[in-house]
Amino acid sequence: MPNPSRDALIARLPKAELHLHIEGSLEPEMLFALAQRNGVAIPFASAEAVRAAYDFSNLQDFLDIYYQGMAVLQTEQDFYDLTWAYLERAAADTVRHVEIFFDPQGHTERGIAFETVLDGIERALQAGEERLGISYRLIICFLRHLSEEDAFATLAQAMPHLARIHGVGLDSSELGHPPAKFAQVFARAREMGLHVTAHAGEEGPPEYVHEALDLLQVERIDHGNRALEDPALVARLVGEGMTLTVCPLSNLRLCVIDRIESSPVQRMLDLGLKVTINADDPAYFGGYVNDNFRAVADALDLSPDAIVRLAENSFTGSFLPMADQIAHLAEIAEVAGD
Ligand SMILES: Nc1ncnc2[nH]cnc12
Ligand SMILES: [Zn+2]
Repeated sequence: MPNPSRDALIARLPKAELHLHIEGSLEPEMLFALAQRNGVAIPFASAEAVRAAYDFSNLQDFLDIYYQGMAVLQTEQDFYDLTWAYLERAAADTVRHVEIFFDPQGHTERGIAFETVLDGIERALQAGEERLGISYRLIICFLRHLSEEDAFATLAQAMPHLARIHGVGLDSSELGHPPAKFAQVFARAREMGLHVTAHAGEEGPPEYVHEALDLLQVERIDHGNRALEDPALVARLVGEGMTLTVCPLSNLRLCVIDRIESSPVQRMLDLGLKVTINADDPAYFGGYVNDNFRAVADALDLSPDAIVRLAENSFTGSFLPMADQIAHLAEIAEVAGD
């Protein structure tokens, strides 16, 4: 049930967003505007018609449309505009820190230079730090439906820019593309000093979460829903203090859960898992981070303590240095105590 004082707490609490695909923040209006600006034909008559097409029955359904949508992103300015629009929206949700994913292969395979993408996103992130006070980390994701060789080629493209890229992730079609397929390239990324995270247990079985831990040696699990099917795995995740970046509205729209009341957030908290709330692809799934907080809070009747815990986890699960994490926790305590 909606609860105004809980909504006010969500609105005020400082938070970090750890699971956000910047290409997934491409709102239909901007998709239309960029299609016109760049002379790209799209098979929709209006932004409303685009929204109406966002009716997915699984992850692949969504990905097919998501990769099509990317075609309108062509210039450095396009990537800047996309990222800036997200940051303004995040600031309105009292987001203080973002760790965003981008999919280089979704662009380089269309003939867009890696640097065009990186320069535009990073210029907006720097402006966001200066003008909105939002700190950031940038994570390149390997598309798991492509080969490990392709991932190595992407890592090579990132190599001259290592001071600007903080981590690697793994996304796209999960079933049939287990983490094991990318063990070598993740080992290389770790040797290069990059942080590592991977989507696992969104549609894939608990075994994929085990593989992400054992073979990729990830620092976070993106989603992790299906880990709950394996009590020994849950115990391991709790023991290791592993952060799970859960995305409630994404789960709903991709039919990972049948209704929002089935979100695993409260169950995960009760089990002692370090769960965080994130938007994933907000333009496609109907909400930004505070919408995700409100949706689960209303459906599961989350307590104020649970909401504060979720905000705390977003900082302690981030790649920020400990001193910065502690400063953010102090700010949360101040806001929660008001
Ligand atoms: N939820 C998701 N799962 C896998 N790959 C993605 N790419 C963008 N969003 C994704
Ligand atoms: Zn994701």
